[in-house]
Amino acid sequence: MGGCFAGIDVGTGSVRAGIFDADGRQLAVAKRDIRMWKEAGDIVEQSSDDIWACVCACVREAREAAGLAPEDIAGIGFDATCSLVVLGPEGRPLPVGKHGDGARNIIVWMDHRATGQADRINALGSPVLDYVGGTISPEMETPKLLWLSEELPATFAGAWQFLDLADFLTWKATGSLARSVCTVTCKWTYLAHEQRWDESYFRKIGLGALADEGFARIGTEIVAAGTPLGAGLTVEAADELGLAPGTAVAAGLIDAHAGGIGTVGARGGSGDVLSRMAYVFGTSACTLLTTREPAFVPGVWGPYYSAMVPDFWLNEGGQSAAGAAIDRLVRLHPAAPQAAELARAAGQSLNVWLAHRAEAAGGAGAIAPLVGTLHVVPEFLGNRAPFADHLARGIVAGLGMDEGLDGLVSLYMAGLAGIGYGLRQILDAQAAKGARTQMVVISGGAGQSALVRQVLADAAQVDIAATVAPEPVLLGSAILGAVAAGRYDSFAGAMSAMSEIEVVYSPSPATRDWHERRFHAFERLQGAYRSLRD
Ligand SMILES: Nc1ncnc2c1ncn2[C@@H]1O[C@H](COP(=O)(O)OP(=O)(O)O)[C@@H](O)[C@H]1O
Ligand SMILES: O=C(CO)[C@H](O)[C@H](O)COP(=O)(O)O
Repeated sequence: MGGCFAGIDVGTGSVRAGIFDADGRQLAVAKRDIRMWKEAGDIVEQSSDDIWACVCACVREAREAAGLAPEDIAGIGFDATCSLVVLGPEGRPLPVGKHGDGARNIIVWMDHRATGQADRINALGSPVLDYVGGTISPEMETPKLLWLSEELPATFAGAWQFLDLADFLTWKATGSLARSVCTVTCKWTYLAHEQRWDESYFRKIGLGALADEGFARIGTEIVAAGTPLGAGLTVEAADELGLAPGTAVAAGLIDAHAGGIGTVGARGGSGDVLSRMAYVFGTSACTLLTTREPAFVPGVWGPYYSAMVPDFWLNEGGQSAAGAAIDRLVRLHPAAPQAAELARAAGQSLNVWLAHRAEAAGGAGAIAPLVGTLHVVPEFLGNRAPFADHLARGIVAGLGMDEGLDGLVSLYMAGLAGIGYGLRQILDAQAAKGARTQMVVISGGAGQSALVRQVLADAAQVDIAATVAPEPVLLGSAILGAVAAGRYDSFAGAMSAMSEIEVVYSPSPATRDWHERRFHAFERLQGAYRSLRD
């Protein structure tokens, strides 16, 4: 077997595959968009067959683009959004809605159909809630399973397996039903520090059936991320992926956590995994903070044992909509169609085009005149952390009559600043419980922009570092593959060999006071909406 590794990242909007050498150099990358069904009632669904087909196409394309033979790939890692895959007998997809469409067998993480179930679970209370920041989120899997059992009882009863998407992918690749400790601990209430499910929780909330079966449908073999699974790639999966049978396949990670593995242990820069926090800014935003001892931070998920860096604890926060919130925000503006046309002509996405236009107008240093009177609280899909408030909503204040492109850039910049203030609130909440961050290491699609990095550093008043790897989330998955293949004997070794800090964006003293005032205005707006609503 050769010396390269494949990382596969299944984000909300697309699948990406990257081929890396043992030093973490990205040799090739391929991307496919994922099908998504959205309906009223916060319904968001995907298809596991569609995602697997995208994975196969991307892996084949990336390996060929790298000019490698199948045998040159020694190990593969998968990461994916924490979406719920439902499989029936023989592993066939089962529909997750009354539509009965078998293609739609995934309840996507951002689907909030189980809000009522989450509220009821929270009202019942349970010691397991202490390990999800005190409040279960409708984005997690037990409220979604409860929804299925109540709204689609035949589907719930007839399902063969319920899997997090990353575990589905490793099952497809190897036939192993082992679950990654990352997925089940962060999203399914598995207590990794005690290596057990809490039966009483499942019985109390109305999912006693899963406990009666000994958790056979949600995971009985729970392994560390990076563990080589089964006998590696099956003949069938190898044929579909264009790789060699027996290639090592690692137990996977949630996509955000792969971003963490791709960044926090990078060589260079200051600090270590305990003083750096990963910030994955894609469709959503995820913060991942590693601690030696468990830190109980209300409203910040966790503490989770061994869910990202083995043998350490993890706190996870972020916002449900981040890149998606900026997308939503800018589409509200009358100049959005014109700007989208100009962006298309320039071969850029609208947000990338807006970032370039803002940079041309002075960038982060000119944020005060660029933003003008606008204030944005970009919580269109609730506040994931530190308020664990799924009823929070977006606020735009200070709107004038401006309908031109400059007004659109103002809105974009105000939205970015709002994302940064949300990050600051999470850092503050964690620090208040003793979990301090010296430096944030960024990844994700939106994290690739120099403007975004500087605005975040200024708004959150923290150093933002970026790694050499253009796609650290993909690299994180490839690191899993390298560990599974035995190229490195620990995550620590693999992270520092394959990832490196390239640049650090420090908060600018010039905009400090402006951001300070803006941050307090942000908090007042958030609070005002909460009190209006309540
Ligand atoms: N310069 C930018 N400014 C703001 N948002 C951006 C920028 N570049 C990309 N994004 C947003 O990031 C998200 C895509 O991030 P990515 O990590 O590729 O997605 P996924 O969640 O599918 O993994 C989209 O919502 C996109 O609009
Ligand atoms: O909940 C999450 C991690 O716990 C992620 O936000 C979710 O999986 C979506 O990720 P992305 O924004 O990268 O598509």
